[in-house]
Amino acid sequence: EDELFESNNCNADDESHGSLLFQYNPVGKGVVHYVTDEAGREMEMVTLAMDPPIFEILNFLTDEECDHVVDLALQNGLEPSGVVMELLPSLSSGNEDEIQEIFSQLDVDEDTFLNPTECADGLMDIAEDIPFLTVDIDTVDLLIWTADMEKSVNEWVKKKIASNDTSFQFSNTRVSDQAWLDQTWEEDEILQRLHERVIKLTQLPRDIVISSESLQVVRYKPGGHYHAHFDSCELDDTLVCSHSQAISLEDDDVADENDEEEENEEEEEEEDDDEMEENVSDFDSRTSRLCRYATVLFYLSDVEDGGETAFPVADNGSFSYEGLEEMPYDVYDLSNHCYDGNLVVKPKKGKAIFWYNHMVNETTGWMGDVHDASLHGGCDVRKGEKWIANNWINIDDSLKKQVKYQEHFKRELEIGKEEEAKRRLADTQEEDNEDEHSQLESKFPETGESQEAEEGEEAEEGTKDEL
Ligand SMILES: O=C(O)CCC(=O)C(=O)O
Ligand SMILES: [Fe+2]
Repeated sequence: EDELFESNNCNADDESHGSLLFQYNPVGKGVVHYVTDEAGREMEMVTLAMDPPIFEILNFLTDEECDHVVDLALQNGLEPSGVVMELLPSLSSGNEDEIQEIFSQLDVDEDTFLNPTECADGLMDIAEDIPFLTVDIDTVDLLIWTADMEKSVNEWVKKKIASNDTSFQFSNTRVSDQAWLDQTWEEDEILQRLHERVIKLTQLPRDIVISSESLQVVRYKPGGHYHAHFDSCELDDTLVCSHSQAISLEDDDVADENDEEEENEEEEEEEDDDEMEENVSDFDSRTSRLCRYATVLFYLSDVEDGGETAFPVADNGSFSYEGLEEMPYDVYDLSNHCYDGNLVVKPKKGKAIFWYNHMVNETTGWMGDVHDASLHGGCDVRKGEKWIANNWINIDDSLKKQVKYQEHFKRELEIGKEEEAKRRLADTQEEDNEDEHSQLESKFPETGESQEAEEGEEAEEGTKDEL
């Protein structure tokens, strides 16, 4: 940090004192901070907004790095992003009776399964009550959100989009495809290098950055967009952070075990194990929330026309989430109001923008409330393709849990590395043996590679479950 402030045109008072969590304190729009990257090169970080602090770094990535990340995403395969569902209060309450009632209303033919028509009709009914309605496959938000329903809605959404139905305004909050790239397990020099660069940029502890969720690569085609949203969730004691969920469950486990009568111990332990597995692998918005302190967004391509990132209420001092209704227009709707907001960032290959979704709590010096003005999204791509990557930085607002999670992550990493090393050794020995005993030399490297790819995928899935 000292080094950082020595070489820039801001003074060291920028930084909040007594804070355990670094956050740049911007001094003015257009003000430049100079930050050195992992190779000691100087990067120019321009302040785009004060509230929340938003910064832009041109040439954060080289063209080769951008292309490489896109290639990796294509190799891994992209999937429809799905969309974020703004819930009816009754659904988010998790009240089983109310949810059951809504489900029964939707399930017109009473076969306990929602077909596309039932979904469509049902969603349209619900949509009348809320400004936008969509569903995020990654952060599944509905209790009644079964795999069947998810599939039905996605088919329905796709059809609607394909038919250019203008009455269709609700379920297209997010229209894009995405892939997750694990920067920790993936033996990829460029991904690792980008991680190091993000550490230098954000000045956040290495352990926090590396134990955050995987890099999310997103592709938008013409018409693709992501209406305004928040990347993180409000602090809430009753919901655990999804990234550090494994630790919270471990905690519960320990507490439960201590409470148990000795005679029941074995039985109960078994139950706890089942419960834990179930919870860790299924992100459940009734019990967990996203805790994303900061977002570093990479633009991996130029866009011929459109595709800006909009922050409709950045630096709007008077904006508060509660006052949303009073806004003169629908700030969420970036298809129609991309340019009506306060900050619009044009995509440019290699550029990165970086902002804080949370403030630092002045008393604790740790993660504080969500910046209401961090509302943002991606405007319609009009021509060409838009590629971005989200490098989210996850922090638990309980410092204790975050520290515990990082320890857990490191242990897992060590185990993973050990297993990887063992497997590699075994592979090499196997290859050596084969080479000695076979004439078909050219075949074996191929076999080795495809095996590795498969196992890599498994490992990645395992990690994602935990996150
Ligand atoms: O596409 C953009 O410019 C913004 C994307 C975004 O906000 C997100 O993926 O969370
Ligand atoms: Fe976002």
